[in-house]
Amino acid sequence: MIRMLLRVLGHEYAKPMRRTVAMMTATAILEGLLYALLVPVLQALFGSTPADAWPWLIAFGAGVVVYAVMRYVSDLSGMRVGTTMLRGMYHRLGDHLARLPIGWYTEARVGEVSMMASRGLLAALGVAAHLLAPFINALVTPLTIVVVMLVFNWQLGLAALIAAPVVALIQVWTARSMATTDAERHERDNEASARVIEYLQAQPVLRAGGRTGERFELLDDSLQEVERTSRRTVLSTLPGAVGLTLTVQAIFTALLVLGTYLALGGNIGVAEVLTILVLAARCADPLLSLSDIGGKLRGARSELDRLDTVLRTQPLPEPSDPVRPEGNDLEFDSVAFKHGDRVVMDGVSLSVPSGQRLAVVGPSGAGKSTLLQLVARFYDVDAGAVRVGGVDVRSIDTEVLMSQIAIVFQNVYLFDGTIEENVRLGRPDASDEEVRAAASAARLDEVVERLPGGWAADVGEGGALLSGGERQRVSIARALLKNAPIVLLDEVTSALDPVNEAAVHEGIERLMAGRTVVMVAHRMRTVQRADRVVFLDDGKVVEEGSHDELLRRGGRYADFWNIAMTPASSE
Ligand SMILES: Nc1ncnc2c1ncn2[C@@H]1O[C@H](COP(=O)(O)OP(=O)(O)OP(=O)(O)O)[C@@H](O)[C@H]1O
Repeated sequence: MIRMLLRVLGHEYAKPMRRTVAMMTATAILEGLLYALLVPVLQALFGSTPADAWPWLIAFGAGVVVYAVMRYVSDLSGMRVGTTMLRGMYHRLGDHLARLPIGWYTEARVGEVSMMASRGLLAALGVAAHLLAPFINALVTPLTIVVVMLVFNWQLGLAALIAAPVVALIQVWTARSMATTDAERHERDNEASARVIEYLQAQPVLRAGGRTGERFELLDDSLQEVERTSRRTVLSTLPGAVGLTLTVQAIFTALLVLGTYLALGGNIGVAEVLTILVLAARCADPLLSLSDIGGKLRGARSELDRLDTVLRTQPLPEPSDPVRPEGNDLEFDSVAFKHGDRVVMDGVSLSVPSGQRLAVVGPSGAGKSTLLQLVARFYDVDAGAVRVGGVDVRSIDTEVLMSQIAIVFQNVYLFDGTIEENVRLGRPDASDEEVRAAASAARLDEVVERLPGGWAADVGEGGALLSGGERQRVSIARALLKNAPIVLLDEVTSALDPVNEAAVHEGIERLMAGRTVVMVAHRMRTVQRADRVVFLDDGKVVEEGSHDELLRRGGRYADFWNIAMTPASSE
């Protein structure tokens, strides 16, 4: 467990962690030894000179004071290590997440990681701060007492020692049976959270379709499944807890019987038997608490396991000897790429000379968005190469590559802040004038005028106070401000009202001027403005040429527009 903690957190915590564990162990041994002082005290009290107990009682008192100080110091150290580790873990996770490829951030991943990070981090803190001391106590104090028993009377000590392997076996067995049910419970938890979010987010759709009841049943089923698996998890720990109680009781009874037998045989005095029983009783409490602490530790371990999986996800390798791109032309050279088993790019070769515009057209799922993502190195290709300025994107420093590219995607995320702050994300060191100029060029000033508070108005979490088209304009303004030589556009004008569409088009025209552009387009007006068009289907370039050429050819591209331009679907 500690090894796992250190792997997840980094080995710089090994030293303080070892120190804390050593301190906690010393405290637990002292606790055991203090109980051992009962032996001479009881012997003196039951002997011919009870006053002999005084020096032992004074030693006991002094021992208690030392113990109190050690306990305080070791608990404090546990808390300190816990909080330092928590801070360290936030940094480690943050640094790692910042290096993971953008393609890794699917919606499901983001939800899972945010849940795991908050829970996993607290679990790690909890281990050091709250669980470590009781765990060490529950193991070391009884062992110290058993050692004292062995010294005192080897037969009784040996009888008590038999408990150790049995307790260890029970712990291992409970851990195994809990691991399976715990994994299942975690999966059910995730599923239920997803269903709750789906149910809440899809309210407008569900109500419009009158399907609220049906989806609620699904949610209800999922919550019941969580309840069932939680019950199974609790039940899986029950045999361990009962087994532990029975073992402790059995050992206690065995000691009682053995002690009585030895006393009757005259091998040992009544005072000694009584002392042994008192010591054995003192072992029982910490041993019994093992099942509870063990359960909590195992829970923390599963959280850490999940965190470990994220931390072990490899970022895309950075070039050891980065090359700067020469120019802004783009090239796909026999590119193949898979999402899992699904082939998404299959031998794609194409090129976009510097300052030219390429439109990518094709049916849904053809791989158009993936093509853009490969230019920005959201993922690495499986075969072939994507080149920017004649250099493989894998040989370009990520920051340099990103500085060359401005991206405008369909889904725009705005942070809770002013429009100005959101536009500034395009180039944080831009002057106020530059930010305003980019905003005006993207026709954002119209939006600002409408907002109460103008430029200082907040756009709400995720840009909730703006319409889809208005958010697009912010995203175009960001790209304009960034002023990168390569622009990637993904269907930015679909589903916009005429006013927004005109504004967005105007912004896009300004953005594209003089730059190398790859745009995924579903509208003929946009495609007509491109220098070249590729028609993509099932990850392959099916046709390539200018818009007019391809229309004349009468192939897939021409068919595509014939269908798209029928009255029901025309623009
Ligand atoms: N993160 C992902 N994980 C697994 N498969 C994915 C992922 N992203 C895309 N795909 C799959 O890759 C294929 C190509 O997707 P892509 O988004 O590039 O298509 P597209 O042509 O842009 O489609 P659309 O026009 O509908 O947006 C699809 O079959 C899609 O299901």
